[in-house]
Amino acid sequence: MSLHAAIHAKSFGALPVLRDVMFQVRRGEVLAVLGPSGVGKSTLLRLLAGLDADFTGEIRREGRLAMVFQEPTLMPWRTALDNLRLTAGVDATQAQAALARVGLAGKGGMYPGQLSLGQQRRLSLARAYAAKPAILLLDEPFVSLDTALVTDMLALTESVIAEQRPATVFVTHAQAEADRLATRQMMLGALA
Ligand SMILES: Nc1ncnc2c1ncn2[C@@H]1O[C@H](COP(=O)(O)OP(=O)(O)OP(=O)(O)O)[C@@H](O)[C@H]1O
Repeated sequence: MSLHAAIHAKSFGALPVLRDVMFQVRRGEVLAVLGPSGVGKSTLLRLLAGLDADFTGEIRREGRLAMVFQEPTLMPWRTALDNLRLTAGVDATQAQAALARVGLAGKGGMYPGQLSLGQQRRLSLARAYAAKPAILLLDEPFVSLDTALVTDMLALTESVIAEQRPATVFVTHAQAEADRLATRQMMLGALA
């Protein structure tokens, strides 16, 4: 078992966001989380990642965790290569290979501010995949990529999951992406 969540309640002040959300994700499984905007999908991922401990319930994680946020969270003062090397714990050769895999060969010396948003997103994906996590959390990682790139990044994600077999939780608005990647799907609904 890599990820076990039993969230009884999560609120922001008077606003209840999550209630009785329970699941387990084993290595090699992909749980897609769908639901309308504002329903609590990103909040759920932040709880799973341990970034927010203010809830009732229990989350158990086993092994190294990597998360790809909706907005790329890169170190702006470090090159693309260093962003990869430092956070994924890989050497320069492995970092170059990881960049090439997301179509960023030759961009290793550039700073995040010199990359397009789509390139920053691909760098974030490369960083998570190079870390070979036991738990992979993806928060709408393909938003704002063009259709051809979404197809490429979905294929890459599929092969990374097949190779590394992380326990994956994948938040998306796109049913087609969920159908392609997920072994199970969960729809979050608004609380009454
Ligand atoms: N730090 C915060 N403080 C107060 N309220 C918050 C905070 N973070 C999120 N919320 C509220 O919690 C609810 C769920 O937000 P969340 O970002 O998890 O939704 P989401 O399902 O990921 O939405 P989207 O699909 O648009 O990204 C929203 O009503 C949001 O306003």
